[in-house]
Amino acid sequence: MDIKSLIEKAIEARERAYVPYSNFKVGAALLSKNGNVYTGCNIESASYTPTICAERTAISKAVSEGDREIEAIAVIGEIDNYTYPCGVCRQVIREFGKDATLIIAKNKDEYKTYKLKDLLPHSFGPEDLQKNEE
Ligand SMILES: O=c1ccn([C@H]2C[C@H](O)[C@@H](CO)O2)c(=O)[nH]1
Ligand SMILES: [Zn+2]
Repeated sequence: MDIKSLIEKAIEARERAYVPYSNFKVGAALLSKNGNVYTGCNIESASYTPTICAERTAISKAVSEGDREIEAIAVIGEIDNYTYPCGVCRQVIREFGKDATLIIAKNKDEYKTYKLKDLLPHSFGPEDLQKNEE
C-alpha cells in the first residue's frame, strides 16, 4: 500500500463523515503493520461530547479486529488545507503506534509526513506505566 492509495482511501472515508453539527468532514486510513487498511470518518452526536474523530474511528476498527500496531495513518479534513489530528487522537495513536508515520493530506497529490513523536514530543505511553509495575 503506497501513500497515495492510503490517501485515496482516506478521501473515500471522508465522504462517509456524519457531521450535521460542524459540517467539517474528516477521513482517515490506517495501515497496520500486518498490511491491512482500516478507514474511519468522524461521527458526531446531538449531545456533542460523544463525537469521535476520523482517526479514532479507524483505530477502533483496527484494534477491534485484533490489529494493534499502526504503521501509518493518513488524515484529510478540509480539501486543500492541512488538518492535523487533535490532541486526543495523537495520544490514541501513541498507544498503538509509537513509531507511526502520520500522513497529513490536502488532496490526493499534496501531503506532508511526520513521525508521531514529532507531533507528540515527550509523550506518555504504555511503557511508562509498565515501569511502575516492576
Ligand atoms: O483531526 C481531526 C480534527 C477534527 N475532527 C472532527 C471532530 C469533529 O467532528 C469535527 C470538528 O472538530 O472534526 C476529526 O475527525 N479529526
Ligand atoms: Zn481527534
